[in-house]
Amino acid sequence: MKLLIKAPAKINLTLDVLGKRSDGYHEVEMVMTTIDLADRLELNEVKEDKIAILSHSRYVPGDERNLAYQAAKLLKERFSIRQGVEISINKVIPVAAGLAGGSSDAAATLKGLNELWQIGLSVEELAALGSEIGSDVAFCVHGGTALARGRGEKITKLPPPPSCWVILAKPSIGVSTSEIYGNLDMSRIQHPDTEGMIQAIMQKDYEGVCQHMGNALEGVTFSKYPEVLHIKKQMERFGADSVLMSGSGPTVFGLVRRESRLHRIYNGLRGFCHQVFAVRMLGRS
Ligand SMILES: C[C@@](CO)(OP(=O)(O)O)[C@H](O)COP(=O)(O)OP(=O)(O)OC[C@H]1O[C@@H](n2ccc(N)nc2=O)[C@H](O)[C@@H]1O
Ligand SMILES: Nc1ncnc2c1ncn2[C@@H]1O[C@H](COP(=O)(O)OP(=O)(O)O)[C@@H](O)[C@H]1O
Repeated sequence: MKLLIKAPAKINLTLDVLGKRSDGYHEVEMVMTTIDLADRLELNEVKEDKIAILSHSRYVPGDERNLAYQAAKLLKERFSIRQGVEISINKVIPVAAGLAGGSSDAAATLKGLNELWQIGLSVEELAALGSEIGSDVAFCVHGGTALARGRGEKITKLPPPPSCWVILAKPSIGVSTSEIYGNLDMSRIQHPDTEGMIQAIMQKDYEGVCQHMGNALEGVTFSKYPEVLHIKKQMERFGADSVLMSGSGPTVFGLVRRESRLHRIYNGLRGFCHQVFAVRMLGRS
């Protein structure tokens, strides 16, 4: 049997860091939502007791470092599965970009193999397993829009944000999440208004969503990679309604409602930026 499954990227509408924990992680509060930019995974059952990763992208690890591999291994070990699986990853989401591409591949693998191997886990159980792989995997299992707390694994579902376009621009650099968290100075953080964002989403208030976007990691990434700040300024200048860096970066996204403006911003960014996408928010899981 084989199964095809989509693994969508996420953006952070807010990202707040509340403190450093004794386990080396940071306590965070983030409003995240999935967007229509997705990797495509094909899961093929094989008789041999093995996990194989296939991908045309040179940025995708083909071994146990791959988060999809780790997801399959976790299920195999936890539920004593003897069958194997071949996982083909058609990579569309830029890698190491702040868009949770690897985490989403892991989440899709958990969900797909849960079906293929008829394990019968609930979404909550899959999310709990996912959080053993990485902080963003639990959110990716749920998808849609949510508040993520703890180190990212405590999920409270939210309604979809008001509909709009999302333009994403990724410079040619990749960013290490642990390096960005590692360089964070807690005394200099600019905290976003998470509650204000949640209220704006609840009230379907597009201007409120735009006003309350904020990311406590922007300062660290901007000072290390000034080209990320440059892209943010350009996107603002081209007329996006609100612009923010996603996750630890370097991808910058802008929200836009008017389609005429969307084309202008897209074409303007294409002139100097490595990868540019215009997609819709998915909003719901
Ligand atoms: C910043 C965020 C925002 O959504 O995303 P990305 O930029 O990676 O997309 C996440 O917090 C990233 O989640 P994820 O990429 O899954 O992180 P993990 O693999 O669990 O952790 C990588 C490293 O980041 C640091 N880390 C991660 C999460 C957290 N709450 N505190 C941390 O300090 C730790 O140094 C950890 O070793
Ligand atoms: N399936 C995967 N797709 C992309 N990257 C992966 C995958 N599995 C492991 N990785 C590794 O995870 C790291 C972070 O990648 P990614 O999830 O794309 O970024 P981010 O955490 O910034 O959203 C990369 O260094 C990459 O080598």
